[in-house]
Formats: sequence, C-alpha cells, structure tokens
Amino acid sequence: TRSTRPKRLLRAVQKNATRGDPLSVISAIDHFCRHSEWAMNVGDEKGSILDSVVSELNPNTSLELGTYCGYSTVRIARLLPPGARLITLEFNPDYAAVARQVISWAGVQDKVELVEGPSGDLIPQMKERFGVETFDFVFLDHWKDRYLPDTNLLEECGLLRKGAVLLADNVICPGTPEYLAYIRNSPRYESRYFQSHLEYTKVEDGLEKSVFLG
Ligand SMILES: C[S@@+](CC[C@H](N)C(=O)[O-])C[C@H]1O[C@@H](n2cnc3c(N)ncnc32)[C@H](O)[C@@H]1O
Ligand SMILES: O=C(c1ccccc1)c1ccc(O)c(O)c1[N+](=O)[O-]
Ligand SMILES: [Mg+2]
Repeated sequence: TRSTRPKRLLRAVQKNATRGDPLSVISAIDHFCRHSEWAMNVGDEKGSILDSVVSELNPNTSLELGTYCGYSTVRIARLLPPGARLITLEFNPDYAAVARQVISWAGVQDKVELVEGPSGDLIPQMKERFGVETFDFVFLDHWKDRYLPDTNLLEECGLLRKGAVLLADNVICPGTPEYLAYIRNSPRYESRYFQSHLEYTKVEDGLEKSVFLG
C-alpha cells in the first residue's frame, strides 16, 4: 500500500475533479503536476496541440502508445465522436490500474480500451484479437527508443490507412532522434513540427505530426 506518484495523482483527481467531467479531471491533474509533483503527462500546452489535431481529424479508430495515468487518454477520448474508439497500451500494471480509475472518473471508459502489455507484442495482434482494420490516428508517447520500431511494426502489419496521422510527443526532450530522422526523410510521410515546451516546464519540446501517404 506504499504511496506512489500515480496513486497520489489519482487521489488528487478523486478529491478535486467531478465524476463524469473530463475537463475537470484534466485540470485537476495539470494543477497537481504544476503545484505538487511533476509527472510525465503530455500536459496542458502540448495537450492543446493534441486536442487540435484530434478535433480536426475526427478519428474513428485511434491508438495510444503509453497510457501512464490516463491523462492524454482522457484528452483524446473526450473529443471522439460517438462510436469512435481509442485503444491505449500500457505495460506497467500499477500505472494501468491507476489509469483505469482516472478514465472511469472522467466518464470516458466506453470509448477507451486499455490493454496491458508491451506494444511490440500487442501491435501484431491488433487485427485478429482487437478487430482493428487500420488506425486513423496514433499518439506515440511511450519509451522513446520504441517510437521507430513500433512505427515500422504498424507499417508492416498494414495498420496505417492512407492519410493516417502519427503524432509523436517529446521529439526534442527527452528526444527521439532515430524516429525523427526516419519520419522526416521518408517519402511515405509528410511531417510537421509543432514547437512547445516539456510539460509544466520552460524547457523546449515539441510534437511531430506525420501523415502516412500510403
Ligand atoms: C510518458 S508516459 C505516458 C504519458 C501519457 N501518454 C500522458 O500523456 O498522460 C509513458 C508510458 O509508456 C509506458 N510504456 C513504455 N514503453 C512501453 C511499451 N513498449 N509498451 C507499453 N507501454 C510502454 C510506460 O510504462 C509509461 O507509463
Ligand atoms: O522519458 C521521460 C523521463 C525521463 C526522465 C525522467 C522522467 C521522465 C519522459 C519525459 C517527458 C515525457 O513527456 C515522456 O513521455 C517521458 N517518457 O518517459 O516517456
Ligand atoms: Mg511524453
């Protein structure tokens, strides 16, 4: 029953956010991370860039790599049209347990499927086990050395439709040099960098948005 940062974050949500109100969950987490304990959520500044990409795309089937406490899961799910769904992958069971409660507190659980396990094993199972044809949107925010191998895996498994959008967090800090080099030099993608800051800090960071051309 040792207290951990994710458990303290969850307690802050249960104390300060209103059940069924995703925006109150998002602001309770941002307040906690700004005033109590920094945590590796995408945050409010990069979060609003994420919001605009999702809102413009209106994705029917989305994939999130790296759930943690469910902050970006709630940010994405709250914007999805009825019937749309978000599959989010998390291999740390303690983080997944907290995320499930955050996602339920926000009331977006019906749009979200949280799957526990490593992305490298789960991506090849997306079609048969999860009934996915292709993804319209992928948010990459797991360990940074997995961005490129998992992107190649998505390509090889035929999981990206023409026009699918990949949005990658932390391309500056902590940085994803191999992924950036690949995606910016590939003729199969059209990429754009959105400059921002590392969540809750003044350090430069940003998101790379890449459209799969098929
Ligand atoms: C930065 S946190 C995710 C933050 C979350 N997207 C947000 O903005 O609220 C990264 C998470 O990815 C998970 N992770 C890292 N590599 C993974 C992998 N290969 N498969 C599944 N989960 C992974 C870690 O356990 C951690 O919870
Ligand atoms: O890698 C870290 C990290 C490294 C060192 C200490 C704390 C976090 C990190 C920092 C900001 C992020 O937005 C993020 O997604 C991550 N991450 O773990 O995936
Ligand atoms: Mg991140």
